[in-house]
Amino acid sequence: MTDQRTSTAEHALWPAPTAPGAVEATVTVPGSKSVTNRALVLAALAAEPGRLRRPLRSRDTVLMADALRAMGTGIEETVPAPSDGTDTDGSRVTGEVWRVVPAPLRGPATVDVGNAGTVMRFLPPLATLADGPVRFDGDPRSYERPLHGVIGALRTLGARIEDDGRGALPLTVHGTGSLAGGPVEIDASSSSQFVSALLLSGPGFRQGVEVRHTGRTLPSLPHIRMTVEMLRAAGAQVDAPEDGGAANVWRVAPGTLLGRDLTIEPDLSNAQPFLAAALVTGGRVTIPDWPAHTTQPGDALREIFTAMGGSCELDERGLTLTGGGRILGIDINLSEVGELTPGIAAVAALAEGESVLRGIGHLRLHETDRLAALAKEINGLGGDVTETEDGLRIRPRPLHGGVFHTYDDHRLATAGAVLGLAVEGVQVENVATTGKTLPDFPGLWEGMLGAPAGARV
Ligand SMILES: O=C(O)C1=C[C@@H](OP(=O)(O)O)[C@@H](O)[C@H](O)C1
Ligand SMILES: C=C(OP(=O)(O)O)C(=O)O
Repeated sequence: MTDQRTSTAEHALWPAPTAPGAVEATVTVPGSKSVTNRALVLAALAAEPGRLRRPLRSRDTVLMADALRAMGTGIEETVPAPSDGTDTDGSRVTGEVWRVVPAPLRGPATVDVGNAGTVMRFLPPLATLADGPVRFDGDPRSYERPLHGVIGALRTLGARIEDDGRGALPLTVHGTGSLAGGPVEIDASSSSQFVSALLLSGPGFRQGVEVRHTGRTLPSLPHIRMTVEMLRAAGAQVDAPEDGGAANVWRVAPGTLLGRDLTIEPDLSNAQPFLAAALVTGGRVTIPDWPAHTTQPGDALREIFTAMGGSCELDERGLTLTGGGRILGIDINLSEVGELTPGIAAVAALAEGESVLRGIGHLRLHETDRLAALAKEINGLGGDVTETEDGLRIRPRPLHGGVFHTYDDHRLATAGAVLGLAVEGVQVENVATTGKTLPDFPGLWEGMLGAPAGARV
């Protein structure tokens, strides 16, 4: 099951289009990966069927859905025809709907995690509730991504897990249909997903779960808040530090979850390259359905891209970013919103002044070593990027064309596209890797650039 598509030599090169002028468009962005994959896990644990409306259909979410199916969950997909916008219960539907029918979780089963952090971290806790062994395997990179916090914690909570001793994939969770649960300490400094993973399945453990993070730093806090909010919305009782609880301690009570009818928000991190296009070209891009309240880290783009020279307006049309004609450098700690780094680095490489991106050492263990990859690829186009201990220093220089390698990293590919707007001759290698979280990125991108001023893509 290991994905063999990681050799880059044979990948096609995509000539990243340069912007014909100021980009003016409205771009509808598909659903959030992080929300879709949490919603699927919670729906599989629920006591009754639920629905996801406008879920993201991408490699990471299809892997999650297939994994849950392999463990016995029913997931029925409805793609309404354009002419027929009603669901089976007569309700109005715009876009795809996935009906999730929970069932007792079963093994033996085999799960392909691909290179999806959400699948490799969120599902081993759930697999402890299956009534047999669940084998986890994935892309070569998945063997290198940290999982020790989840494995160690589950063992403390009573699970039997067979791995090769490295605390990483591949592994087998020997589910027994039930797990004691209770208090556990973990160091989640390498990935917030360790905490989210344990909390998401917590309601299904006999004693629930109490997770205490003992590490010095904890990245991606908004993603943990997303987990807490979504658990509560599904009826779970959760105590979290931001509600006056102890710092770095989360508690989930054992209990039954409700089947929800949930419309998935657009993926705000995937909105980033399109908003960046407005900033870089001095244009204007609107993203419809931008939520007024959200835990997605991409919401921070309003502030970040404003500091980098744009201006933002959130109203009934969505979020509109207008480029100001200048691109400013930024000195910023991105620890909470690490997944925005590649897109910010691309804009920073085109700015007037130096940028320093801090607090993101854990990105070395993402889809690829993102700090090394960004430095190498931007420098390959003539840039001046250096790695620091916990981030990047970016000194803008005139860039030239060349191949922008992507290392099977969707966000490297979209970063290359942003650079290509302003630099002739950038060729993004394996742009198809964007399919991890963003279906048909080249189509959306070219639609945005080719559209008549202000058109919807
Ligand atoms: O829980 C989630 O949905 C995510 C958490 C973050 O992971 P890390 O904390 O490992 O950075 C983020 O980077 C990833 O894209 C999605
Ligand atoms: C780090 C990311 O993904 P994953 O969920 O695989 O960790 C990402 O999407 O930027």
